[in-house]
Amino acid sequence: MDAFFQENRDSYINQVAAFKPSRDHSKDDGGESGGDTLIAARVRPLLPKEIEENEVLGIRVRPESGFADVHELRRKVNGQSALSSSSFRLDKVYGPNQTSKDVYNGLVAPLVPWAWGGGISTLFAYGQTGSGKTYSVSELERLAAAELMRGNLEGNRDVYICAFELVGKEAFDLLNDRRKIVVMEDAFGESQLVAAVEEKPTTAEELISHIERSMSFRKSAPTSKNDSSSRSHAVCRIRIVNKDVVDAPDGLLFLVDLAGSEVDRDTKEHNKDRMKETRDINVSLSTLKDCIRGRAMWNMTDGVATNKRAMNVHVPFRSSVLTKVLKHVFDLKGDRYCRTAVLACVKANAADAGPSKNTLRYAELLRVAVPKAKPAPYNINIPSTWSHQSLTEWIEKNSGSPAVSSSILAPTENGVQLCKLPKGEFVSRCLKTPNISPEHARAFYDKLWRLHIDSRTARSAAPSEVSSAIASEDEASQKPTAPFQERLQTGMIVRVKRRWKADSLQHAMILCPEGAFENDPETRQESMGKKRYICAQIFGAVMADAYNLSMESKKVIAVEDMEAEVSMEWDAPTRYWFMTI
Ligand SMILES: Nc1ncnc2c1ncn2[C@@H]1O[C@H](COP(=O)(O)OP(=O)(O)OP(=O)(O)O)[C@@H](O)[C@H]1O
Repeated sequence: MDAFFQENRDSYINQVAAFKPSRDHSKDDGGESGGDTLIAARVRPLLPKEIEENEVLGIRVRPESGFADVHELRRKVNGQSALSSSSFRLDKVYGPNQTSKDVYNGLVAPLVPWAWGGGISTLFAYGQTGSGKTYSVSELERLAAAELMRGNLEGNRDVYICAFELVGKEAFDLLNDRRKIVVMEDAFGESQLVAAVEEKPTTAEELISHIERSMSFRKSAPTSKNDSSSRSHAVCRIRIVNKDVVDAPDGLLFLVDLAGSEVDRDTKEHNKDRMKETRDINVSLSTLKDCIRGRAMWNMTDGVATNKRAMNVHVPFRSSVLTKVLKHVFDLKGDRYCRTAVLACVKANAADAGPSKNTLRYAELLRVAVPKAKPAPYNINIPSTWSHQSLTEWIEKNSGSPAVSSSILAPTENGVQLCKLPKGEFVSRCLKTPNISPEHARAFYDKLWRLHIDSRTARSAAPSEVSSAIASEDEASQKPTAPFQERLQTGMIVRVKRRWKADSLQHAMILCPEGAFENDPETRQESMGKKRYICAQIFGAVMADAYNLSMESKKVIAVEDMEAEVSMEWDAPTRYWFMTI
């Protein structure tokens, strides 16, 4: 704790206690996010060592409204102290007094039956090093394992587990002495973990013991924040095979403990390798952000590019090994719906308020609020427009003879919800109607899906220029482009051959051709023909992986000194630039 904080400690505590969120802010909740993607934060308690060091609480949560308030102590120009508070709205927030069981019940419990039914469920935990990711994930993994094996979930299933960690571009098997494994895409476009060991536990104890064994193999190196910090992303994949419906796709439950994100001041003592490692981690977290947001928007628009939100969907899952491994979760071409939960872990202490703000800001960016649009009008050919009532009628008329019982297949669901149901779960529900054979149930599933896909394709095809703007990575990378030197224009960011200063980045934004401000038209024409541009410097911002534009630092750069276009995008909420990977 610095001297300034020490001097103003009591005043800080009193101001935090007296903090009242502004009326406007408490109203501005950004709407609810989609039910398929839930974003939560967990504030861990102060540890005994932190209490001993007189640390104070700097984050408070308001669980009823989903807000976390972060309070920083600022020094005003006149030397006096002032409280600077920032509020972040998430789907759920858990305070220091809440247990892992609370987090499990609110965030993870719905993921388990979804994967059991044949769906894809993923939990990500991320945050600053030492913020409680590993602590939370390991407890949530145990609770999920117990639920999976308890025998309460319906149907016959085999459960398999594999666990691996990703360090930079390499993957290591955590159930096989950290032997190297290779992540490859097979001929069907599925991500395969070549040479990974998969265990087949039959009891909760066995499953938990595999999870614990895998954790003991995590690569760790000391950081200034946490002595046993994890420097890798750890992925535990539980695969659930449906023995009742043989051709049903396997359910998948991914539990991902992401490597700690570190801010600049934590990386001062790193050597070159550690700096690279940190950079790789930050890049993969940035890619993950784009993928989670893209997928959530896609789910919300049901994969149809009929509005502006869908136009901006970009899921660059091939840009990092982590998202490549999780291809099932992110690939827009896949036809399986996913449920995703993200747990942003933060420390409660005032000294770490800055990094905690970054973590919560990242979490807020992942939330995709449901648009307050009017529901689409009913159309008999578009299942996603069907209410529960119209769905019930459609099932009764279209499920063949004997008819599938609509109250068993879709007791509460509407059209959108039934289309999202994993195949295994759909078929299992159909089989509960007497005299329905597996072939009958499968044919009925295919009938609904054909209608759903046809309606999606028809709607996407209508506004063709809009749907083509949806960028699955494959399509984006196939676009023919002229050399960047022929496409130079204001606002383009380029990598230049020479650094601005010895320690700065090599990126600059093109502002205008040199001579654009000449009054004399002839002189202007002449100098603009020289292919030299006034450019502004781009420099690294405080937030990991974010960049700023410096209009104070400009210079003229010739085209031949520019190496390549750099794709960056402006992020309005944080007011920073981020690399588009
Ligand atoms: N909710 C909690 N209650 C009590 N102690 C906690 C809680 N969360 C974390 N801790 C403790 O805080 C310390 C750091 O937690 P943990 O190792 O899980 O951090 P981490 O975010 O995984 O760090 P890294 O990224 O560096 O691995 C550990 O001693 C852990 O036991």
